[in-house]
Amino acid sequence: MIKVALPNKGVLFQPTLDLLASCGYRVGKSGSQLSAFDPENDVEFYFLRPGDIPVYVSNGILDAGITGKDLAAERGHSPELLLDLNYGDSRLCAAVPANSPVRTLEEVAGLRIATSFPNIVRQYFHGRALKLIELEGAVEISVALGIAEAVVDVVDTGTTLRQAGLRIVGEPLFVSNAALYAHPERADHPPVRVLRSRIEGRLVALDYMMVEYDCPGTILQQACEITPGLESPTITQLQREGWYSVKAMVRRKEAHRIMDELSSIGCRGILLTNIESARI
Ligand SMILES: Nc1ncnc2c1ncn2[C@@H]1O[C@H](COP(=O)(O)OP(=O)(O)OP(=O)(O)O)[C@@H](O)[C@H]1O
Ligand SMILES: O=P(O)(O)OC[C@H]1O[C@H](OP(=O)(O)OP(=O)(O)O)[C@H](O)[C@@H]1O
Ligand SMILES: [Mg+2]
Repeated sequence: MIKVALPNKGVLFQPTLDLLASCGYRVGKSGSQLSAFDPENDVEFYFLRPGDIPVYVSNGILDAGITGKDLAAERGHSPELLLDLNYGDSRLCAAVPANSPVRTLEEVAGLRIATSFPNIVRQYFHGRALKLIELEGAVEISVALGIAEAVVDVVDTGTTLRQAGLRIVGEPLFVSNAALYAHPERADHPPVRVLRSRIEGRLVALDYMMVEYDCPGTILQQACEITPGLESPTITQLQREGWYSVKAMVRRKEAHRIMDELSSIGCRGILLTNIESARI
């Protein structure tokens, strides 16, 4: 059995449950439930604060976990990063009042800065002497309340900062996304490898689609150059003399252009389907 930590709430909670369910894990959380056992996969899931997950995994209390990369960096615990996930994207940015004359991060470093990520801020400014006000959350209101002159906070759409009358200054101090982590000594443990490959298979599947179509032998070579697949397209002979059926994986973002091209050269019955998971 392996023990896996999952975010117990917030923006990472539901996408993480959805991802695991799409990988065949049976995991759900009701109320203040702190753990759930998946007998079919022999995994015990623990629902923890996103910021605490790196602590449990890097200490080996839990074998693996999913949380934000900024939270792992902030806590200074370095569990092994196994996989970047396709959600939880955010940037840790500095911001000042919209009417402030401050235009650079160098200038921000001289201000009183409110943040929930003091370690990342200190690392970014290479240990320079800073006036940091460490807050748990709702950091954006700290300037209006007068405890700080600038903030460094998580930005997704930028709505919170704008609503607080703040303007981003300079480049992000950290760029984050959700990630799968494991204790270094457990990363190659078979059930952890299965967890990683199932998630990887799902992420690959989301990047690709399956295209199937019929075409006459006279344009088969031309059509297969449009849909070369990963290894090679699957070609089967149709009952109709001189016609073939072709099946190949195509990148999701190129799928509709490929369909247009196949149609324009004379292919017929062109079908596009999603892929649940893939091992390539
Ligand atoms: N719009 C967003 N708001 C908050 N966090 C986000 C957002 N988008 C992505 N994230 C990422 O999600 C993680 C934080 O999740 P969340 O804010 O839900 O946890 P938390 O801050 O510990 O909980 P809470 O906000 O309830 O105190 C971080 O890795 C952060 O970078
Ligand atoms: O750029 P936006 O799309 O507005 O999202 C970013 C905001 O969301 C997060 O707040 P959260 O809900 O996590 O509350 P918290 O600040 O208390 O953590 C983050 O701390 C920002 O305040
Ligand atoms: Mg938060």
